[in-house]
Amino acid sequence: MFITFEGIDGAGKSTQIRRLQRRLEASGLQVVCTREPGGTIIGDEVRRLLLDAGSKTMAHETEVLLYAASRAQLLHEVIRPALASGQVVLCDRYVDASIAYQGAGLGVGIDIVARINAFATRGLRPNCTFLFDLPVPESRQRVQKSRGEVRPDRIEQRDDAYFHCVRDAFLRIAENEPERVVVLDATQPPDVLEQEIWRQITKLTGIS
Ligand SMILES: Nc1ncnc2c1ncn2[C@@H]1O[C@H](COP(=O)(O)OP(=O)(O)OP(=O)(O)O)[C@@H](O)[C@H]1O
Ligand SMILES: Cc1cn([C@H]2C[C@H](O)[C@@H](COP(=O)(O)O)O2)c(=O)[nH]c1=O
Repeated sequence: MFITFEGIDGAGKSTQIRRLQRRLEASGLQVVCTREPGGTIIGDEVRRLLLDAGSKTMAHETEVLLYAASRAQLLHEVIRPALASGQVVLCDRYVDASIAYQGAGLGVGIDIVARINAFATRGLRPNCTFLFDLPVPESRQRVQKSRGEVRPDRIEQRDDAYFHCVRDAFLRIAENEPERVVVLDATQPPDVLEQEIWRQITKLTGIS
């Protein structure tokens, strides 16, 4: 079982991943939680390059390829081995993020980003994706609150129009793949979201 969590920054993905991990483990399942970009030594190096506010001159093509490279390494070292040994994988962001942030947000193009990622992932797709849908102003407030004094990373520095475009792209993915993507209203309280996610997971897996 490979489950991914998507949405614009600060939408509440990590909070719910932690909660779902606890519930799944309490049901006797082995769970691996990971995130993108990162999750491996190589991926963490790539993450630093991608998010460093100083990497201002990064070409859009480079950005697409670096996210895909981190993803390929994560699949190789973490995700595929975990799935092969029967563990549940919970991943904070995956291919949909590249489609939304780079394909749509940067205007690189959905088809080319999808093709690059089909290569990077060898076509591995999640069984289920939770899309945390949050309006951009709420996202900004949450990110600012959780960052405190730390200055925004290279992606967070982009303007509101960019994040509106990313949010819309996520919603279009969900519209096109309703059998995979569950859209959650991320303005709801954490306990409500946890219940909804658990309801979906029990439906999908048959565990109770
Ligand atoms: N349902 C919620 N309602 C209000 N605040 C929330 C909710 N879920 C999480 N938060 C708060 O919003 C902030 C961001 O949450 P979290 O780190 O879980 O989001 P994220 O989607 O993983 O963020 P990022 O994309 O930046 O990694 C945190 O301060 C968290 O406490
Ligand atoms: C996987 C992926 C991520 N991004 C962006 C989304 C966020 O702004 C950062 C990751 O930071 P987080 O705190 O771990 O959420 O990277 C992206 O633009 N494209 C991607 O494929």
